Amino acid sequence: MGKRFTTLGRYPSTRLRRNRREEWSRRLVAETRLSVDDLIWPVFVQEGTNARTPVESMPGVDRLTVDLFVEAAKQARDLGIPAIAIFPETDPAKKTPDAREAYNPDGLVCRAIIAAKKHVPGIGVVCDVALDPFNSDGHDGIVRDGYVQNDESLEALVKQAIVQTEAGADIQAPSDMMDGRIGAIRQALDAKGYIHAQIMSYAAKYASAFYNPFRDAIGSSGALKGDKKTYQMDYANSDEALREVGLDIEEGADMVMVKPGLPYLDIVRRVKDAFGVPTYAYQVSGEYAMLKGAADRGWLDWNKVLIETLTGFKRAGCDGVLTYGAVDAARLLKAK
Ligand SMILES: NCC(=O)CCC(=O)O
Ligand SMILES: [Mg+2]
Repeated sequence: MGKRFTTLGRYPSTRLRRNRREEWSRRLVAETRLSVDDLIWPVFVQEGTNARTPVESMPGVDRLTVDLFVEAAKQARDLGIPAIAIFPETDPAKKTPDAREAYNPDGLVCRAIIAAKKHVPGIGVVCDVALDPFNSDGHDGIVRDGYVQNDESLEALVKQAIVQTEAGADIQAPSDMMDGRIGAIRQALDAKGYIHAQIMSYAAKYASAFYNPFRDAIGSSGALKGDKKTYQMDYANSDEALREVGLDIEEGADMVMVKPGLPYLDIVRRVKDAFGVPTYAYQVSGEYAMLKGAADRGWLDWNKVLIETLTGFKRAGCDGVLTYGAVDAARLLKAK
């Protein structure tokens, strides 16, 4: 961005194919490097022991009981993946309008955090802060009078961030898009002395049709009434993303995220250029499904499109990517 091309050169003295001719030369001029250090692996958890349930719309992805989640975390750590992100499937009987299961210190998420921290020290644990897995309305906030209430939702989100921090989670990642939640969570964490708790804000999260497989994975698609357009962003907007990100940084976010990923790389680039803070993108469930589903039919080469898309995120300005392909990518990068 902002580079001025004053010496473009001219054919035939200038031939851009010279630098591309040999593999060693292509390596020498490569601008972007993807590394295992750039990966965050989102993992789905479920109740029970020693069981995994395939997520039908995400071929190759399973929901795991906490004991198997610990094994997965070990595998991620051994591959050098810096962090995992936990997403729970909640028993429908525990879903209520006030989403109180979100801040149950004995709930599935807290048990997964405690187990990971005990058995897999050294891997970062990221936790979602949002009410949709726990809410009988399937919304990220509390619904009253047919509307997702902002300030009322903040109270529940703050409680959720606190119990997850107390269980040992390193990074709170609010994905709810309520106004003011980063400030409310930061204040509450500080007031309790959790000054080292990191916040990765889903700052520019768009109301997207690419989330459907995720809702199958956590079992919230049946519950969801309506859509999320009154709190998630309109995909027509880009300046608004900068306002969202700027506010979250001022309210105390340590890292910011753009979501979904591939159709929003222009937003990543603008955010990185405007703020220069640690910036992430989420290669979401629908993006995974679209690539993996095509690869499973033999229409795409999974390994190649995975590395190409992740490198594209980095080229656009990401410091890291949340991807369901993290383990595959880590293996491929290791083998290189
Ligand atoms: N709060 C986390 C998500 O909504 C994930 C979406 C996806 O992977 O589709
Ligand atoms: Mg916001």
